[in-house]
Order: sequence, then structure tokens, then C-alpha cells
Amino acid sequence: MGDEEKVGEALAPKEYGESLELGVEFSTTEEIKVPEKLIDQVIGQEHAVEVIKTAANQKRHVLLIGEPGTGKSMLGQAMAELLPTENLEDVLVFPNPEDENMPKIKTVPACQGRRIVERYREKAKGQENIKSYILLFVMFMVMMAIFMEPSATTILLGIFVVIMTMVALSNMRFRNSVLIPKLLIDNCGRTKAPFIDATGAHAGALLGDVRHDPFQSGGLGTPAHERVEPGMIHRAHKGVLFIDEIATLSLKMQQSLLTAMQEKKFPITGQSEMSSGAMVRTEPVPCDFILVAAGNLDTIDKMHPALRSRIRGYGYEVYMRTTMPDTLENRKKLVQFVAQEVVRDGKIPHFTRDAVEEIVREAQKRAGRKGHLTLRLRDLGGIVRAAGDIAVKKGKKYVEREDVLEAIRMAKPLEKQLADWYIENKKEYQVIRTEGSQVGRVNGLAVIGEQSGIVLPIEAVVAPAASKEEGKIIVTGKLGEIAKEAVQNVSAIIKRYKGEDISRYDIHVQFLQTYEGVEGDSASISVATAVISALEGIPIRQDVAMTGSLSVLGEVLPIGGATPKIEAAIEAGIKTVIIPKANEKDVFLSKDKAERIEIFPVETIDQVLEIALEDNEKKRELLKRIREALPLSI
Ligand SMILES: Nc1ncnc2c1ncn2[C@@H]1O[C@H](COP(=O)(O)OP(=O)(O)OP(=O)(O)O)[C@@H](O)[C@H]1O
Repeated sequence: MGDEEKVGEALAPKEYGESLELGVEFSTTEEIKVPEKLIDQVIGQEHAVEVIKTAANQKRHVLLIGEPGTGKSMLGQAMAELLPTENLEDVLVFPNPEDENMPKIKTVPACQGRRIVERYREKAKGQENIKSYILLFVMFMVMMAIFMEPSATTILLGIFVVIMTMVALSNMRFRNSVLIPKLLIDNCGRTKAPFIDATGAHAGALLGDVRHDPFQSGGLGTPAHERVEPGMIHRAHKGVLFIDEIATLSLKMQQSLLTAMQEKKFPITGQSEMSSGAMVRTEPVPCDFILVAAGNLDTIDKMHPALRSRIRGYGYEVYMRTTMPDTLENRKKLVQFVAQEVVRDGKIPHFTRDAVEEIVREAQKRAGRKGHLTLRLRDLGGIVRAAGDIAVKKGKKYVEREDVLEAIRMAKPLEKQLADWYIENKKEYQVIRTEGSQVGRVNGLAVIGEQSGIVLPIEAVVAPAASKEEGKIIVTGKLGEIAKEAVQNVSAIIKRYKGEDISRYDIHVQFLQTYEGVEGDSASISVATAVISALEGIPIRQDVAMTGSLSVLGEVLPIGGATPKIEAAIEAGIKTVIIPKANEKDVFLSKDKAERIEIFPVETIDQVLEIALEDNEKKRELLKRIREALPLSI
């Protein structure tokens, strides 16, 4: 590439090891105060926290939508802490003399339930005592008879009489026979309102059940009321019912949940149709809970519309944030986060300031967005614990920077392991090429999961349309839709610089060896480069890899996962990567990695082509045409 054509400057990536301001003075996290209340421990979700506080006050339902590990269940628990405990209640189930199959339900203030059951137990004991006296009396009479008339016949007769008495007594019911009620919900001694996590619960667990009774006839059976089991909706009475992935509940269960929310009572019946429990149906059992439902964006489409509308009408919907701005205030919150994770874990030592800096740096890196910190705090908490374990193993009093760095290296998610395997595999079979140049073949970059990059080779062939009708876009590989869109965007650009409609050609695009889970939406500049190269017959340098989204105007738009993609390129042996200018500040590389790669941030497609295409007369002529045609080029 000639000097006059050189685009931008290779980016000097940020390095680890520089000190970082944290917005608070401390030498170890031992000095950081961890708030007592869970709601004050929730970090970076200010809007959600406000909503939870209001909803707790006003008894409103809440739908939390967002990515895993951002604090949804934590918010549910925090809400339970905010609810009053004075009006907690116990629920008892009594036998119904009029209809055995409809046990009666009674609600009493917390702790009274136990007393009531105790009273009934005492009474029942009295009746049992009478039976024992009768048996003792009969035995006494038998002994007397044997004493007065000691013969084999008397003894046998005596034994027979005792056995018959025992059988009779066990089947004997007093006219007012005492049946002890069952304490269905016991809230005695609770210091917090209940928090019940019903994620993934089956119908019986969620809505309550009546157990099957194998001895239901012949007087040996267990009374119906004793077989009644409360559901999670009942146990959450006056508390919080938390359900993650709410849309995975069957529609029937969602419908029942809705009824329970409307009525604030729900009878318990046997859930298994063939069992004797199905004949039993209690009176309605109170279930006045606040629903905190959670899920991802898909949930909104899949959840029962009536349930969603109930929450919307009588509650709040919140979108959980995945990043927060990288301000001193927010870094300070991350310091608090590390301290509270240490306290919660209870087994790991506190962190030194250096170690916390490294956690904050990891939060910057994981945000995948310039000037932001990640809020996927469960994963970050995983690093905190892993670093703690490493320090414990080394017998240290505090967790130090090196322990955090080691934990980060070790915490290789499954996707990253898979990505490494792809790269190894592809290199072995020469699917990834890192030398020479080739027409129509480009090294794209993609991510699997959130953190793992892979090199994604793409090939394109362009030929005049086989039929007289319009040409076709033929895409193979798993990322068909994305490739089609990319081809459509590039066709707008080609039309302008070439003055020719791309529809006269058949365009074949193949993503070589793609696998499940690969996200290719940022592959559009790669597809465009492959198609233009194939159309113009100009080879693409194979030591270059690229990522970026293409607009119809030829702009290169930002993508996610810049750092893992560059890391994948480095591991594959690529020497140059092209990334969108807007992602420039998202790149964090260790010093040794940074030395192995040249990074070019670009803004327009002509800049991509300038770097990626092999330098020759044809290329210079092409760039001239593109730059004249596209107003955006510089
Ligand atoms: N916003 C946050 N503030 C503080 N800690 C958090 C936050 N988000 C997550 N954590 C930490 O991660 C752990 C797991 O979070 P939580 O279970 O609430 O996530 P979630 O959004 O409910 O995820 P999932 O949907 O997968 O259940 C918490 O116990 C806490 O340690």
C-alpha cells in the first residue's frame, strides 16, 4: 500500500497495568461498607430499583426483561425484603364432614396456625387415651379369666379376644372423632415476606396438588385434607412469586396463574388426572402474591397475552440494562460490588485496590461498548470468586492483581473453548488462510456467545445470470439471511459505482464451515468485499481479517465483540484487522497480543477495500470509481 493511500492510523490498543481511578480511596475492600438491604446492593439498575420500590409499596406486579445475570432475581428478593411482615398469615386445611372431597380452608394470623393444630392434637390424644384404657381393661379381664381357669382353651380364647379388641379399636371412630387439621402455610417466625422462586416449576408445584391415596377405600385411607399440598402461589401469599423465563410455562399454567392473580385465591386440586387426588378440590386457598416475572425479549412475544396485559395494566415493565457509563461514580459502585460479593461468598478474602482495578478493567472489556462497564454482573462475580479461590489456594490474606488476571485467563467460557477448537480445526484443514491473496475469498470475523471470537472465511462467486430473468442470490452455510441482506446492501453500492444493475448476475456466497451459535450480523462488510472482489476480479489479501456492518450508503457501522474478534484473528495468525472506527475505543488487548496485530479503524467501504484488496492498477481504478460515486468517501 502506497503512503498516499494509507488510511487512518493503526490503533494503539489500551494496555493493562496502567493505574485506574476508582472514585474512592481504599487499600482493600475490607474498608468498603456493604449496604445491609439487598435493594441497596443492586448495581447499575437505577430505574429497575425505583420501580421495585414503588411496586412493593403499591403491591404491583413487575415484568423484568433483560439478559441473564443482570440482577432480575436479586430484585425479586430485594422486593420481598421491602414488604411488610405484620400481616403475614397462616393457612390451615380442615376436613369437611359434609363433603370429604372438599376440605375447608381457614386463614389466621401468623403463628396461630401452630397453636390451633396443637389444640386439636391434644384433643385427639384424649380420644386415643380412652382407646388405651379400654384395651388395658380387656387385657386385665383376660388375665383374670386365665388366672381363675388356667387352661389352653382359656388362653387361646383370651388371645383371640385381645386381638379382636385391638382391631375393633383401630377402626373405631368416635362420633365426634377428632381429625387434626393440616397447617398448609406456616409463616410463624418469619422476619421477611416470602420470596418464592417458581422458575421451571411444574403444575403441581406451582398451583398445589392433592396426593394420590392407594388405600382410599376400606377405611384405611389418609383423609383428603391431609393429602393437600400447597403450591408456590400459595406459599408466596403476602410475598413475592418470582418466575424467570415466564413464557416457558404452558399456556394453561399461565392462564391459571392469571386467575390466581385476579382472584387472589386458588383452590388446590390433584394435578394428576388418574389419581384419587383429582377428586379432591379444596375451598379457595389465599394466594395474594406480587408476581415478579422475568425473561428475555423473546418472552414478550411468547407469553400469554392476557397475562402480559394484566401486568401492564396493574404493574410495571422494565428493561434491564446490560451496561452502564464508565464514570467514576459507577466504578465506585463496582468497588462496592466486589466487596459485597466477597461478603456474600463468605469463603474468599477481600481484594486489594490493584485487584479491584483489574475487575473494573474486565468490566470495561466485557461491556463491548466504548465508555461503558458491563452489568452482566453474575459473570463478573464468577471472576471475583475464581480470583478469591486462587488467592485462598496460595494462602494469601488478600486477593491481588495477579490472582484476578489468572482467574480471567482460567474463566474460559464454553463458547471460547469451542471457538479455539474451530480455529485449531480450521487451521489444520487449511480452511483459514493467512497468506497470499485470492479472488472472492475473505476472512470475516464473528462471535459465538458473548465473549468468543472466530475467524469466519467467506467465499463469493459472481457470474452473469444463467437465465434471461433476474439473477439470484444463492447463499450456502447457516447464515443465509444475513448474507442475503449484506448482498442487497452491497448491490446498492455496486449499482452506483458501476452504473450496472447487480440483478444481471447470479451471486453465490458461502460461509465456510459455520457452526451452531455463530452470530454473523457483523459480517456484512466481509460479504461486500468478497462480492466486489469476485465481480471485479481483484484478489483479497488473506493476511487481513475484518468485521463491520455495512449501510446502503457504504458506511461501516459499529459491531459488538471487537476485542474477542481481534483476539481470534491474532490466534489464527492474521496480521491485519479492519474494524469500524466507532469501535476503536472498545479494543483492549494485552501487550503481547497488541504487538502481533495491526488494527485499522475505518468509516467507509472504500477504506475497507483499500486495505483488503491486493494492490494493483485495477484496484486503484476501482477505488477511484467508488469514491466518485459515493458521497461519503474521503
Ligand atoms: N445489578 C446487580 N447488582 C449487584 N449484583 C448483581 C447484579 N446483577 C447480578 N448480580 C450478581 O449476580 C448474581 C446473579 O444475579 P441474578 O440471579 O439476579 O440474575 P438474573 O438476572 O436473575 O439472571 P437469570 O435470568 O439467569 O436468573 C446475583 O446474586 C449477584 O451476585
